[in-house]
Amino acid sequence: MQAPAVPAVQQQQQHCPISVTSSGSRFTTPAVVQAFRLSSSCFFHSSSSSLRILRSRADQPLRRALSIPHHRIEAMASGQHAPISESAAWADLKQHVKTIEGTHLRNLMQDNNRCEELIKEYDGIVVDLSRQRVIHDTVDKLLNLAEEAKLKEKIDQMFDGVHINETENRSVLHAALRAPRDEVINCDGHNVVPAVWDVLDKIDAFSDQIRSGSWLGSTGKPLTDVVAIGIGGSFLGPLFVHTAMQTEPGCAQAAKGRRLRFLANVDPIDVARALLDLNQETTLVVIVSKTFTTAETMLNARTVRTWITSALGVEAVSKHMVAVSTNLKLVKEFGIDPANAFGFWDWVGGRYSVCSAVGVLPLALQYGFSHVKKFLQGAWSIDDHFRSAPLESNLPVLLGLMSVWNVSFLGCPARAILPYCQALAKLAPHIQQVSMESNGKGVSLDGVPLPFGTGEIDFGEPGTNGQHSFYQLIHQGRVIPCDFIGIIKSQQSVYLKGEQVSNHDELMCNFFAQADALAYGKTREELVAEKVPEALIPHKMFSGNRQSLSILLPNLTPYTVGQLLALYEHRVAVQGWIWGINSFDQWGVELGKSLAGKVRTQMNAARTKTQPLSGFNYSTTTLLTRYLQGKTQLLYPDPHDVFPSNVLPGFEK
Ligand SMILES: O=P(O)(O)OC[C@H]1O[C@H](O)[C@H](O)[C@@H](O)[C@@H]1O
Repeated sequence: MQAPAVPAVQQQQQHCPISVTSSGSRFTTPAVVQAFRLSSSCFFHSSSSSLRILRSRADQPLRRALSIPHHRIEAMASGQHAPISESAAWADLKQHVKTIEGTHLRNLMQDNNRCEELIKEYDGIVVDLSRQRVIHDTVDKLLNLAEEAKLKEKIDQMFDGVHINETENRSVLHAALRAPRDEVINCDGHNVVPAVWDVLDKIDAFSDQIRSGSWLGSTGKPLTDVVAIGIGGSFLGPLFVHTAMQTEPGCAQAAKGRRLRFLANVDPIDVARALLDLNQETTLVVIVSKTFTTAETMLNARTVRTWITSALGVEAVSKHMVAVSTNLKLVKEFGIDPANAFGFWDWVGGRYSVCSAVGVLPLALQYGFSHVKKFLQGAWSIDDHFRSAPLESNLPVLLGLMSVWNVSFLGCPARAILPYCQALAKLAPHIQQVSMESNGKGVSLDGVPLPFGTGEIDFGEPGTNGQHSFYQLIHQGRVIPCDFIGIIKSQQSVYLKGEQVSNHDELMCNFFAQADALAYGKTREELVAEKVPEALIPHKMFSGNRQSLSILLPNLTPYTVGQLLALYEHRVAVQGWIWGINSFDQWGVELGKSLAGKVRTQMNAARTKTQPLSGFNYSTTTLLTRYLQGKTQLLYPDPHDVFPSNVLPGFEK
């Protein structure tokens, strides 16, 4: 690692003749210099007398000369942190972009030492960063930025249970959900690990009862099907892991004869889809909601409760419905016996909750607890690495820094997540929430608008499907940094006699080819040598120099799925810490929810009392009116509950 760069303020100080610029000021130069020094760290202290000096009007010429804008002085006075973009490390990276713009991956890839340095490995996972647009210096400079952002301290604070989710005054301890029994992780002075294991033990016992048939439905039948009702973080993570485990031979064997469905959308079509072919007598419903107030989940929960009780009676709820929540009071009010509730804690963010009962319960019901335990162990392997490995060999840290480099310096706000594995089909949708809900913020931790954009636009599909869809844009259109994820040993093997390679090898040929196609591109000279007609040459050229990274996993088991999950979770946190934002709140989802509430009130009034709409703009009024006039809508109040099976074609009994 290089020596840390000289902070910008000190550089300025060296070039700035303080005694001259402060002439006319009645304040002493050392005090001003001290204030200036303070501004080289991220922290500004209102108690500093030098700040008082700088805030006074008398020193305006000095402020100008030292390039400290008035709003920064005011921010310093109110104890706010300077945005990272004002640091010397950031400026140094901005400057460094010019150097990188003079390079091409085609050439960088020829430097074997560089490539070797950029291929990292931990606990069976290989992360190849050699196709990032970086050289040795870039990594050093990014590590300087990490130091400037106090990244190591932030990681420690997270594991120490500090309330780093400041706007909600909460710790961020999803790592504790996968900690071994003997680990000590404190939150507000208490070790939370024993409580985590109490719930895990309860899930172990309960899932075993259901799977073994010692817990039966209200009519004495075994419960072979599970419908997990939840949305957002109470859905995407469990769906991702379920999809990844479904085809793993050991898990598939363990799940024989069982079905796990998810019901997320409040769309009645999703209700119909989730309940298709299910029989109330053999169905267990798991309501998953951290808050137990989410409108969509609660309406779906009431819908499915009615589906159960209309067939089996109200008493059946105790045998057929259980809940996962932090809000056990509301669970009870809903009519679920607290004994059948599985808790978790406010220090688990919704999008980070798959390792709590949110994911563990449905997955243990489907696959048995022993498989899910391995998933937790895999995640913990990365947690432990993340908290203890030096930053320069810390996989989530390096991944996060590469993303910051791409987003904030190379101007690439999107990222494609491209697993060459169908079992990882739900990775991108899950990471979309983890990343975009965490880092799509406009203000710093202090609430100050940021002078740069944060977050990434995440999307993705498994390869090779994506190749036949959106890769055109990635190769010749916009520059989208790609994450290629490959598996060495597939969950399934097919090899047909006479074929050149096995089916999985065929898939992986594409994994290896795509990364190089993006990096190298294709030149005019190559096309001329291939005798491509002149008119077609511009169309067939590939600029190359398009960055990607490759993650190679030894196999796709519950353990490596856990590793992959934690790798992305921590990577996202690293990005947020560098940008200086709160990656653990999500206020941006509130406005739409409350406006939907207003529409709901008027929708009801219009439907039941034919009251006219009021208070909406022209556009909304027009569309709402058109919607309300639609002939296909149900009229209500309806004398009885209506189920999808009665209204949707194809679901009639
Ligand atoms: O688990 P719940 O409390 O029902 O919340 C479900 C989801 O809803 C919210 O809108 C949040 O944006 C998500 O982070 C959360 O995962």
